[in-house]
Amino acid sequence: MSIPLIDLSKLTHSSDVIRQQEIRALDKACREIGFFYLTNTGIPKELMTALMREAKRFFDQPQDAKNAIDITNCKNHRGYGNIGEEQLDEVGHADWKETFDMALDFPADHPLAEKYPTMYGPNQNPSNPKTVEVLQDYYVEAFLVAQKLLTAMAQALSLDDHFFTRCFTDHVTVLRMIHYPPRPANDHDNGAGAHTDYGCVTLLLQDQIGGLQVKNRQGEWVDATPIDNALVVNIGDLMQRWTNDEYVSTAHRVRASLPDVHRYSFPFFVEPDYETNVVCVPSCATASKPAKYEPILSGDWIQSRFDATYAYREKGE
Ligand SMILES: O=C(O)CCC(=O)C(=O)O
Ligand SMILES: [Fe+2]
Repeated sequence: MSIPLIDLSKLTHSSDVIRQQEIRALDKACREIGFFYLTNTGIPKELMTALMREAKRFFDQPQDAKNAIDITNCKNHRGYGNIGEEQLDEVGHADWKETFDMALDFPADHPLAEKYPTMYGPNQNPSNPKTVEVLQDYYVEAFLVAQKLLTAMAQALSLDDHFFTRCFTDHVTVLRMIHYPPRPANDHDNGAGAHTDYGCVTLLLQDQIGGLQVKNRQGEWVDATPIDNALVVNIGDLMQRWTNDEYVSTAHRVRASLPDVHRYSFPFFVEPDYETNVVCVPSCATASKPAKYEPILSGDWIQSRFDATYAYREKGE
């Protein structure tokens, strides 16, 4: 298996021939692999560089400064996650990584925050205003990419253009910064344990270190080698369910960094409004392959997956 390249500028091209051809390539990648590189995203290079710089600055702070916005301080899963707080691999070890999560900011007394306090609410921001500004700018740019991609996926699935994007009014899309520190010698090398992502699609910006691996159909781990300026995109479980398993959510993992090597990556987890009713998309059910899954609210699905991953939530804190 090799991970294909999809060109976002072609997915939105004014020439029907070029656009249709790229949409077919996208469709094939989503059905057969669930992973692809996305090139020509339109995200300014300087913004990617700035995000890398701010991530280093954030994670380099003293532990106390990071703990001040610890993810366990709030119900809605925002802020800093220390090493050991997340275990993606359900049978292995906790991940060697520290994280920071942000999403759309809703005041605590917003009706959605009151109804779904584990999903909506305020962010816990880093203290440096420049870091916050860069995170917000990147969030806006990455969301534009997500909207174009979801439109192309709707076209690939013979749906109306807005089929997916209309579900993103009060969406719970998360921008995460991850720092994989060098792992201790003689310890396990789970940077991020094997897992599938929960949501619709994930757009990943990674530095040049490498370590991300994707499981192919033969069960072998294939390196998703970094490509400069390209994002790595993968289908999540919600999109697999929505498409009646036509689009596949593929397992992946990150090998922990070697001594002295720090890796930084930035997944953007594209997740619709909590109350999106996820019902099999019409073009994915046929007489011989009827809808396999019951309708479910997007937020209920994502919540159930979170609960399995974060120990502190299972304890009901
Ligand atoms: O850091 C990476 O390259 C991937 C991280 C990942 O798969 C995740 O956070 O879901
Ligand atoms: Fe992932």
